Amino acid sequence: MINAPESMTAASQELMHERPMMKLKGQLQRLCPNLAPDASLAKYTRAIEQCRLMEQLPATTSGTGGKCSRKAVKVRAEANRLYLAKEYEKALGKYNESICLAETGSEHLGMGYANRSAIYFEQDEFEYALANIALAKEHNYPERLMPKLLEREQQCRVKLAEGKSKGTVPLRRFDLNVPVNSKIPFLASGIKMARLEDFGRSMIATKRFKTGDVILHEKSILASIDLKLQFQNCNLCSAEEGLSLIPCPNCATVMYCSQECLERDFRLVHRFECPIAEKVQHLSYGFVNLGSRLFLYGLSLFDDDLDEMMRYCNRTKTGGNPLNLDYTRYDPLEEFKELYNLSATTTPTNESSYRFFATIRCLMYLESPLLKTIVISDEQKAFMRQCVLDFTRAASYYRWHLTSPLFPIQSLFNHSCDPNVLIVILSGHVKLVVFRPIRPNEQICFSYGHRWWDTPMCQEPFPMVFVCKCVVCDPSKKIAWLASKRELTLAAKADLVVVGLQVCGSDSDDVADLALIQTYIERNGRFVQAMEEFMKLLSLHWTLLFRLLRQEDEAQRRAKIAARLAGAAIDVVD
Ligand SMILES: C[S@@+](CC[C@H](N)C(=O)[O-])C[C@H]1O[C@@H](n2cnc3c(N)ncnc32)[C@H](O)[C@@H]1O
Repeated sequence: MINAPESMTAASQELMHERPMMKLKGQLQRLCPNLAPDASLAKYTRAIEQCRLMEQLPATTSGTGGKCSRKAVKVRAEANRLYLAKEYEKALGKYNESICLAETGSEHLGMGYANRSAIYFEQDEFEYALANIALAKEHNYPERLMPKLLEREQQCRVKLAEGKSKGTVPLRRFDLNVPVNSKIPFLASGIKMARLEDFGRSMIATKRFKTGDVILHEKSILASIDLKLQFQNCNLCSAEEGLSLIPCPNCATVMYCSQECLERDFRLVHRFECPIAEKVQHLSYGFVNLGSRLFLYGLSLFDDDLDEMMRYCNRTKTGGNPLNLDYTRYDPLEEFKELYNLSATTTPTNESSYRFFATIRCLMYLESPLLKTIVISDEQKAFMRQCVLDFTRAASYYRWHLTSPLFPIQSLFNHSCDPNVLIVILSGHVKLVVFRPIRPNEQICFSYGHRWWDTPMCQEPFPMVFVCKCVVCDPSKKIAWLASKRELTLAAKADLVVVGLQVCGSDSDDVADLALIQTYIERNGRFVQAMEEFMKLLSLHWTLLFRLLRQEDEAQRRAKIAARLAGAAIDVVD
């Protein structure tokens, strides 16, 4: 899948079935066969307690949060083996795990960073190598090994001086390049929200957009990092930062792309999770984590005043319209209220899972010493369960992506198999780039998985959690969709051949090719019949856009590190 490497493929969904969470659910079904799928949350709670499922969760290793330098050394040895076998990606994952396990203040933290710098050196990522060397020095890297580290540092500087950096300048920048919404400066103006029967909240263009317009650049506010990704993605913003993750200083289960994300997550959510980190980790399950994390996030924004939160939440939901927010005066509580106001719909077949997930995660969180002092009465517990259930349903809306990053504005865009924008999520940010011309009153959609021009054409259904009502999938719309298409003119067909030859030529470069393709699609993009050359061009457009957006992100990240290193010569990457 080109557009979203982390998106939920059928294979990754299958993997989820092996999670402890699903095993516990299976156990409950066997032990309580009469528990109705839509039984109340109070009944689910009693059933889970009677079956003593909570006793199967790992014990909390009080005080250490699972940190253990002995284990860190063992995992680092595994990583070293992988490093010697040149299996760098796997080695990185293991070094990260070892960094997370190392006791704060021990030399093993520094050694983990130093070893990580060796990987970057091998991969010609000299800026990252230097950043990790700085981290190693900052975190008790032993003096006895220092000469080796200093030698690597020197080699990195030489390589950079010789111009061997992989690049700190994007080949092409994808900044917002259209007039922006006066209250939401990271969204293009000329986009409104409407509620459509088939899709719920939808984003509609009120003016023309042209191919290549960048219409959204938003930062995520929260994510749901599954067990398998804890040493690859930032626990707060979801950034895939295997290159520079730093660990929570108190537990061995989560990592962050920056000190800022670490502190923000601790203030808003992780302070509740950290003391019971092993249990939280055990019950980690894809998008589901987001449901309960959103409850904790909201509670923090209400300054831990649960009664105040209940007063706000115990009213009829408005449906939620984040486009009413004024981001020029950003207020996370107001943003949270709009998120809360969404009444997410889910298929009845999923209801028993959502109820189970919400209940068991509430029981787990109520073992958190801090939460125990806030959620006390039965009424408060019932509110928490309902709130977590509502948010778990809402979280299913973001489930098309493996880390379910939450972008309040981006989450209003629906899926289409004939998308008119491309979505790219990198470094905890999302960008939407217009893929083909958009006319006023047209819905703006990206693809959650596949596109009509993928080969074989839409054969393998994407594991959607909803019945797709897009123009390609809904039979009642498909006829009109096909009828609206015309054949390419003879001139357009001739141009297509010329474009094809140019972009496949040996002297082609990505930026020039993209410009050529975008000009062609801007002119002919509304002709979408299944003509092989045309479909290939659409695929190529998708691939090129994605590749250039990734290159932009990587270059900017390197540039940021280089700037930091030049300024302070220490500190972490953000
Ligand atoms: C990220 S949300 C998009 C905004 C959503 N419509 C809302 O009201 O908040 C994803 C959810 O929107 C709905 N949706 C998105 N694309 C759809 C499509 N092609 N057909 C039917 N429902 C769709 C599904 O309920 C899906 O779980």
